[in-house]
Amino acid sequence: MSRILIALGGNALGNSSSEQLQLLKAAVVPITDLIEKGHEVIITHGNGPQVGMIHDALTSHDMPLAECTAMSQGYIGFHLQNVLKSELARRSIDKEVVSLVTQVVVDEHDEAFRNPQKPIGPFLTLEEAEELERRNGYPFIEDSGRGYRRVVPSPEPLDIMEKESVSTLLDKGHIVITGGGGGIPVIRKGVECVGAEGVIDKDYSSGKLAELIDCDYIFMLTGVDRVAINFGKKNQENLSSMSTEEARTHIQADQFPPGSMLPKVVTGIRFAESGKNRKAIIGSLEKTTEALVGKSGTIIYCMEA
Ligand SMILES: Nc1ncnc2c1ncn2[C@@H]1O[C@H](COP(=O)(O)OP(=O)(O)O)[C@@H](O)[C@H]1O
Ligand SMILES: NC(=O)OP(=O)(O)O
Repeated sequence: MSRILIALGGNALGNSSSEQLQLLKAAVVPITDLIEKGHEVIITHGNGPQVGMIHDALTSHDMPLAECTAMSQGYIGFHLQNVLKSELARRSIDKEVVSLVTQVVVDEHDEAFRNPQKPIGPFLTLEEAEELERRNGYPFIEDSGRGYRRVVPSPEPLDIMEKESVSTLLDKGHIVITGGGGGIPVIRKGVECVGAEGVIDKDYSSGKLAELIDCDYIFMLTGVDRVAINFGKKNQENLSSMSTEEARTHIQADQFPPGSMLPKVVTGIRFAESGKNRKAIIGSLEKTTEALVGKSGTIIYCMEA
């Protein structure tokens, strides 16, 4: 039995509430397969499109981004918790599923606060993005060839405040949904923690959590079966595995765009090097069970670990 953290990418969530519910019904099937095999499962998820939607909808209420991430954790956590519990019941597996509002400590002096780079919200045309910038002052970037998106600060996750609660729930045999949307960024001010104006990358915080709660595997599930070099080109090569050294070489050769594959590969390197026998797998949701036995996905491992 392994302790596995599953980070769900945007393709598992869709673009509307009804689409999200439908997609998650399918997403929980391979996750339940892992639970049925006896693995301990922790689920994290993204929130880029959803946190942008919530923030836009609440513009006139001046709602801070930290509160918007908290709302996205509740909204996505509810759907995930609901459909996973039903899938477990269908298979007569008696387990509790719980979503945890999760705060992640960041540094108030993190450079990211002066340099917003995390894309959130929908993909826009250049004209739409320029209009949004004029109206609300939001900066935007071109996101990995997929369109223009608003960008917000994305500080590095330093600690997960609720890590002990996650471990306790796992030890009790419960399935935990946590660190949604990268977690709510908070800054320590003496004994208090206050919400920070940013959105943490869910792959980075998932990796941090996986380290802290001593996972064996982190699965980063996304829209492709494997990480590739020369992605989208005629000479594309899909990788079934890479050592952390090889992954660093590919990063130096600019093989992974910062807005999409780079955070996953960096997380894979950090996690694989953080302890003995820790492995990261990047692959598609549908092939999760094959990935666990090396038949799909890209496994990132550390030679020395
Ligand atoms: N070198 C690469 N190998 C595989 N996929 C890549 C690569 N570079 C970019 N991609 C794209 O990055 C996507 C994953 O990033 P993204 O969609 O932002 O993640 P998430 O699923 O977490 O939302 C893949 O589905 C693929 O389209
Ligand atoms: N918070 C976060 O990283 O969300 P996405 O994965 O949807 O970008």
